[in-house]
Amino acid sequence: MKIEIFDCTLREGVQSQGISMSNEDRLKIAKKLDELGISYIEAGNPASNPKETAFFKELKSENFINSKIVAFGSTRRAHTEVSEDEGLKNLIAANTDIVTVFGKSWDFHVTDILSAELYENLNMIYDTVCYLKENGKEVFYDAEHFFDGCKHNKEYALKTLEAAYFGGASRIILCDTNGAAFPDEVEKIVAELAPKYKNMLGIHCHDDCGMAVANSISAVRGGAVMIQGTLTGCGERCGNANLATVIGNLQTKMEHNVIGENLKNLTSACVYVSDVANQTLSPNAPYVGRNAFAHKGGMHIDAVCKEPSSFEHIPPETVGNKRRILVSEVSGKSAVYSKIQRLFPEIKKSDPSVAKITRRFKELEHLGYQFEAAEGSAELVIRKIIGKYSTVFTLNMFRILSEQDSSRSSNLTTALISISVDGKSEITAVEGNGPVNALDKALRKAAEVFYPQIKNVKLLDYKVRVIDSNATASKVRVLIESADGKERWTTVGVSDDVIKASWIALVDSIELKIIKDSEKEKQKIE
Ligand SMILES: CC(=O)SCCNC(=O)CCNC(=O)[C@H](O)C(C)(C)COP(=O)(O)OP(=O)(O)OC[C@H]1O[C@@H](n2cnc3c(N)ncnc32)[C@H](O)[C@@H]1OP(=O)(O)O
Ligand SMILES: CC(=O)C(=O)O
Repeated sequence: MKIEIFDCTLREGVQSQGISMSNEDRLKIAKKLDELGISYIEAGNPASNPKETAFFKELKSENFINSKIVAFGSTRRAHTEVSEDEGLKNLIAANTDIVTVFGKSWDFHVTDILSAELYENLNMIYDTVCYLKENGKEVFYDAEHFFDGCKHNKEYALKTLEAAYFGGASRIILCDTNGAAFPDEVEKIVAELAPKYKNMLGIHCHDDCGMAVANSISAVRGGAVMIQGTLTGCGERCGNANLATVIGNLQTKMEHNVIGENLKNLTSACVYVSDVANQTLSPNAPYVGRNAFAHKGGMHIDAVCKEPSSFEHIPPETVGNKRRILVSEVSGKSAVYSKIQRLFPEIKKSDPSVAKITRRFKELEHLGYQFEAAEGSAELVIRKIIGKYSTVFTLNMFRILSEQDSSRSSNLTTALISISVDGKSEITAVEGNGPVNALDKALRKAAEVFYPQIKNVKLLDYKVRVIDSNATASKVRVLIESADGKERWTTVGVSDDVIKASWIALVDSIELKIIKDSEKEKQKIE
């Protein structure tokens, strides 16, 4: 049977700290999950709040191609009639064909959290599943705290599953709610239950011990047919099983074809879902992170250039990711050469400039530069050594004037700058929002007089990092990301003065743009 992937981003994902989504964003994520080929989307808990109730109304007019929409809720409250239970009324009104209900498997939770008798909890599970079935729903049953329940009172935990089974649940999902189970334990219990609940078992794991993905995979080995989790791993506390990793593992290592050809869209789907959820996708995320196929050690790069499989478990394109070669102090000639070759294919590895550039990168990294994320500045270092660089302007002087009134209600900064090109000088004074902004604006305004194309360049991001902690005498590293509507590039500056470090990064940004534009112009003429 095909392994079913069940995504809980819109239900348990929003239980993560820092995630709250509008219904517009929820819909965007649901559509992306559908596009990716996810089997089930748990769209929310309609009993939780008016926003989630409204979302199910909005979903009625939406079409999904690959995914089925599921509403989530709990078993009826203790000592309440199913027909009177507010949660169940909301679940039915959500108007989905499938609902998931969770119930208690751990005896201590029944007595101490629900304050109910053990037999009453069994009735709550059975009554709820029967009632939802009578109301035309397919019911998935989430056995909350199942693995902890088994450790304390296995006989009772198994009875709770039977209550759901005899009530008519079509899937029984074993939940490691506290994230404390280990893979061997999960595989053993799932394998024990699989013959009885044939093609019915699912797994829902939390990552409190860093085992959520391993436990999910072990459950499949034991006979589970559904894996629940969230595409990017978000969820309560340490998160849920990361489905991107689960999917990557199932499809590239275990021959379970879960999303087929869509595997090549896995990385872009994760970036999209993280962006919409206003989260940063972990750079170290397996398969889909920015670093998943980034090579930094000189010897690794040498080997990857000779044969990618030497340090890559799969070709990055399989999951829509990219290989990155990072230039740094731990680079050797191969790393530097691979960077040079992409920019200037005419340079041979034996060219003396390759060793010279390698040495220069190491010297600069020793001074606090980092070129991994500053590929624009790295290109300029290469250009300067191979003779593909010429000064585009000369700085005569700059001055920053900062004024603050006694009430501190206004903070006015002005940058005054003078540059010359081919003997002609330009002086400008510009006000800005702080010294770096003023300097950036003043430099662009002055440079624009000679190079009008600078008008299109925008500063997208500015980051400062203190690189040694010698209090006020620390050095700082400034990273600037620029764009011109077509391309983006990042440059770096280092100094013990933040303005100077920013200046170095700003100048690199503008010089690179002008040098590359003028080369393109020359090529057009030729
Ligand atoms: C393991 C999981 O992730 S389960 C899902 C957890 N998700 C969430 O809690 C997010 C959505 N939750 C909510 O919006 C709210 O908690 C609501 C609307 C569902 C309930 O709110 P309230 O009625 O105010 O109850 P509150 O959240 O304070 O307490 C939970 C109640 O549910 C009961 N309960 C907990 N689990 C179950 C269950 N499986 N079956 C029946 N009742 C349950 C508790 O005993 C408690 O009832 P009590 O106050 O009578 O003791
Ligand atoms: C149901 C659920 O989310 C859990 O047990 O973790």
